[in-house]
Amino acid sequence: MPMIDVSALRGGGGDEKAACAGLIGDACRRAGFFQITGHGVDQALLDGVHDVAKDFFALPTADKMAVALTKSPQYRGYFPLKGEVTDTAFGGDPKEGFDISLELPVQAAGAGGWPKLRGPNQWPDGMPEFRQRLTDYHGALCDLGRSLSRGFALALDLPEDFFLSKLDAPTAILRILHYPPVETVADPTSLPPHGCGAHTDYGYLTILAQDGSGGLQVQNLAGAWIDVPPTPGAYVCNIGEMMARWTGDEFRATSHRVVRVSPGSRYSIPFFLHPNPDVLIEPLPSRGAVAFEPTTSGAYLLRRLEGAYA
Ligand SMILES: O=C(O)CCC(=O)C(=O)O
Ligand SMILES: [Fe+2]
Repeated sequence: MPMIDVSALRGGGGDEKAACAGLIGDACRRAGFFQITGHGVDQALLDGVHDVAKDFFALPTADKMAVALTKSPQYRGYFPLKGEVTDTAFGGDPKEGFDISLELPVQAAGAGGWPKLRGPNQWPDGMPEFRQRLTDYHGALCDLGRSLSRGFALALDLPEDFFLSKLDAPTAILRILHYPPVETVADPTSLPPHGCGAHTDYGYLTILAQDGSGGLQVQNLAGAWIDVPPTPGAYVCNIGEMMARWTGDEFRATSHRVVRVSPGSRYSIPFFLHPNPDVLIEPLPSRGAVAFEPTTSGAYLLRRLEGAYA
């Protein structure tokens, strides 16, 4: 998996940006996955999110269920062990998670208001640092997503800012995940054999921070599962289904999974970026091949979210 220094996309000259975009384009066409350094996100900010994530998942179940995702019309909050199904051949995954997104106001009610995507987050009581750190990190990752979008645009022969206007009111979901050691789970025989089942992500771009545990695997073109070893300070980036549709499958949404790792807990922090809900995912102007029925970002995402939670 290529390791790409993306600092040029955050303020480099034209040639440096073009070279970086070329590497990103190659990676998106081949593996649909790449790792990045030079991303500009402060390591202390990420470490701070890891710390409060551990605090949150250590809360009693009742406290976590007080902010259950199933109470939120916008899929925000906590989902418990086996709460999310990634591979429908199995039941829910042996992981728990917590999601936030941008707190954009629901515009005029009805069509175009996206009441199932826009609205407030849920926050656990008495954890102001948790809220602050996740919010700050979420902002930093939105910025990074916009920087990487310059690379995507250049790699697709589009104006550098092509995607930016499509990402100014995005559905930008920050998730913290905890994979507990299976030995600590009641009735481990009821669990699927993986940590996170084989799946493709729904959106445009995913930016993942994994801890040092390992376990992430990506499927190559021959069908083999390839380990993505954790690299301190680097993020794993991957293309989701919407970007694959947008590019007529030129950029690949690649299947990936997490195998169980023991002993100990595994934590990871994915950030899922989806264009503004109204943005039409149709063949890109520089490409033009009609490979998929056009759909809006919001409609596509809602269709996928509706099937995700047990
Ligand atoms: O936990 C991980 O490392 C990956 C999780 C993942 O692929 C996802 O949540 O979409
Ligand atoms: Fe994923």
